[in-house]
Amino acid sequence: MAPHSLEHEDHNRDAAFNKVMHGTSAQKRGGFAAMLSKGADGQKAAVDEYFKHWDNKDAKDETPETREARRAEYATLTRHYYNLATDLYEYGWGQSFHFCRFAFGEPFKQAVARHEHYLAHVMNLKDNMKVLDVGCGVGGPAREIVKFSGANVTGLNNNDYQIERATHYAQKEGLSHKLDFVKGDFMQMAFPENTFDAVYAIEATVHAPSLEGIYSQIFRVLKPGGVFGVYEWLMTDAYDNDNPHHREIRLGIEVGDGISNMEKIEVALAAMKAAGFELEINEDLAERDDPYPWYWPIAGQLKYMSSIWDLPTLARMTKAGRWTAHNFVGALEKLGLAPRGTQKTADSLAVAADALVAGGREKLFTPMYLMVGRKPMNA
Ligand SMILES: CC(C)=CCC[C@@H](C)[C@H]1CC[C@H]2C3=C(CC[C@]12C)[C@@]1(C)CC[C@H](O)C[C@@H]1CC3
Repeated sequence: MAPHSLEHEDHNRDAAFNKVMHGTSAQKRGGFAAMLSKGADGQKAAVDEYFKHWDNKDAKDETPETREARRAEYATLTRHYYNLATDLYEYGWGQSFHFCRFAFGEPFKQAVARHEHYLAHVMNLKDNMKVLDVGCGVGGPAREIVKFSGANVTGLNNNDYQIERATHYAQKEGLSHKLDFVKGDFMQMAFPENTFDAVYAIEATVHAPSLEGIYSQIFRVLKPGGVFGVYEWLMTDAYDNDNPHHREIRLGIEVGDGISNMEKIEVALAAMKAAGFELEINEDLAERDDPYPWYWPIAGQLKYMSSIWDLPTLARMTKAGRWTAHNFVGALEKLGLAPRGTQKTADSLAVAADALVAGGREKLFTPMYLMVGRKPMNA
């Protein structure tokens, strides 16, 4: 694929936009309360900017140019996606924006945390190591990895609202001395080379317009001998881009998850190599022999629920929960209590959920392709 150009960064513009759309809602207690406190003009601008890339662009008519247009605006597309989706994620999932494996009898939050611990474990993260979290969301995984490993973590994020939320939670949990959050585009990191002992990315680098580009940035900021661990979202070897049904699944995942260009496993492996990493681990964890599949919560398979305390969260992910959210936020929009575009965003997430489940069931997609790579000592 041809090398892509990077978007111009403008932190003042983004901070001003954040004020207009989110105001002080980052201080609200839960995702739902925050969702009701947005500025209407900001929300409208985010909806227009995000959906212009997807509306009336079906999988069957897809051209390399449509995909290229999204890649060219990867940073704006992703930033606005999270301007719109963050509160719904927190409301319907929690503060760790990723999937996980499930063991028998394992409560939801425990399984999510175990997935984070596992990455820290295979990377051998230790007390006081200087670690970068690329695409840190609202900091759920970073807080857990600080507690698990004792490392000092910097979260990098392109979305001001998520940084505000992450900072708020870190303060609340008394973790600010071990955790900080920095605004920036991961394709053009401002950190000097050889800064970090370790870098991890949990279901975030899929937002990059080029995997080789983002892995090369990570390689640059890692110290020689440093380790990079990633759970990557990828289409599997079974995915055939000439198959319209496969394409529809990939596009459904992209539109509902703010992804400009999702790649296949072979592309990610080649990108790690091209960036300069010595690959120590590569494994699709979705292929492990687990009792329940990673997608069961969004497939609404409540029979797999192991703790009744999970019911309030899990119920929001089911088709019925999504239907309720659709109608409820629709009514709030009509009453002027929720900003316009809230329902459209919720519907787009529902499309994502169905596409993710189809991709998982048909083994065309994995959200947990684990790669661990090392920067050579002589690099
Ligand atoms: C986008 C990337 C790279 C990672 C995020 C993975 C997941 C945390 C999200 C993927 C689809 C999301 C949906 C929801 C929460 C967060 C995800 C599971 C909802 C359950 C939120 C509540 C809505 O009413 C339904 C959503 C379905 C999709």
